[in-house]
Amino acid sequence: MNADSPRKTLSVDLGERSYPIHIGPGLLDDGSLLRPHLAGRQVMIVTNETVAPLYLESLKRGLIGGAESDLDVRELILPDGEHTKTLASVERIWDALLAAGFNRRCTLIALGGGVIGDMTGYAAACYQRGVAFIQVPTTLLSQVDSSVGGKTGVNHPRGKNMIGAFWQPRAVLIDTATLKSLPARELTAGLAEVIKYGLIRDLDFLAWLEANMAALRELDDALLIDAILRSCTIKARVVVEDETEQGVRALLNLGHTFGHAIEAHQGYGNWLHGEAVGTGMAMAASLSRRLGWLDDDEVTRVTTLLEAAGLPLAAPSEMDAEAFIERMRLDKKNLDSRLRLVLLRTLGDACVHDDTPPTLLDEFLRDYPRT
Ligand SMILES: NC(=O)c1ccc[n+]([C@@H]2O[C@H](COP(=O)([O-])OP(=O)(O)OC[C@H]3O[C@@H](n4cnc5c(N)ncnc54)[C@H](O)[C@@H]3O)[C@@H](O)[C@H]2O)c1
Ligand SMILES: O=C(O)C(=O)C[C@@H](O)[C@H](O)[C@H](O)COP(=O)(O)O
Ligand SMILES: [Zn+2]
Repeated sequence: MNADSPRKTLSVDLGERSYPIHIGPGLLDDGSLLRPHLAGRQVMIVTNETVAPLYLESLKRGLIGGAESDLDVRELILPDGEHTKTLASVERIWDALLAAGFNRRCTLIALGGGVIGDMTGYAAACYQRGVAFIQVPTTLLSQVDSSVGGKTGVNHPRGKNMIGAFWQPRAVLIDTATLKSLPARELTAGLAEVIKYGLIRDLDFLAWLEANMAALRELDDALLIDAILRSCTIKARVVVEDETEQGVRALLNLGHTFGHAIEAHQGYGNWLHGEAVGTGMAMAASLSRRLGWLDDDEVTRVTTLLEAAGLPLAAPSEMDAEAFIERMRLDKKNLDSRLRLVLLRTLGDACVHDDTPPTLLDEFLRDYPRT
């Protein structure tokens, strides 16, 4: 591969469990990138009813390659939507594996967005106490975030991602051409997680995003590949530092304490994950201002960039301060009765903070703008 090739590969370095992230246009039907990571001949592709008609055949063609292939490739097509990210859907994956007679050397391939990736990874983590899986993410959000790092799981009506496991994929294959069919609203949702990386760790990346947001939304190929590469590089570094979120990995949760509260409160329906995280990051910036950490200009930089990406800033009108607090009490980051929030000491430098005075938080939640 020459240096100018649009194809890039980086590695998540976890010793014996290290894996590559391949990024570039048209990778989906390049079976040579996937076949080395299969555990055996049994392969189950898990996808959904929206993605299957677009990309399933191409992935299968690449995997099977010539007529001489001895792979046993099956597929499971699930319904679409965040509300389907449940244990019942994961049971359907286990049923399909058992019905196919798949053994411990099978490989699951997640073809789709973060919902399919999180559920397939969790199914793999538990099936016969753990089998191989590969991520083939097809949304911007899943390409820059959910396919990397091994957080797998499902939602509970009371709280987001409450049931799950850390289970790393064997490889991540990011075909950037799949973004051409992604609805604009989903692209915007993915941009929230991209902006997150700039805010928590990389001020240069934040400035780059400010300069290039319009072109990214126009699907400029080279810029998108750059944004995905930079995002995956930051995420991979954080995951390598702290795979199971004992410390620094919690920073990847910027905006998520508020965001997950919004998603759970509205029943995993109207708001997309990225939209809730976008609003959650605006809320985190505003609370950081109240604590005297950010100044007004810095908060304006955050909100201007989120707006330029097309993300909502206002919290849902049906959520009052009590509703936020009640939902946030269930957040997985909390270790005792105090709420642990990811806030911004300055732009490009996030921290976990469990010392926000309850009255200040309450006032902040009452005052924060609503839709
Ligand atoms: N595991 C992690 O580290 C992690 C990180 C971030 C988010 N998540 C989870 O990821 C989920 C959100 O992921 P998402 O934003 O990808 O949502 P999603 O999986 O629901 O996909 C969004 C929509 O786009 C459709 N779609 C997917 N690819 C497409 C394509 N190429 N063309 C057209 N349509 C396409 C899907 O069918 C769906 O309707 C949430 O459940 C969130 O909690 C997990
Ligand atoms: O990989 C991580 O770590 C993240 O926190 C990434 C988040 O963008 C993602 O939404 C993740 O699923 C949140 O995890 P949770 O543990 O807060 O449920
Ligand atoms: Zn997220």
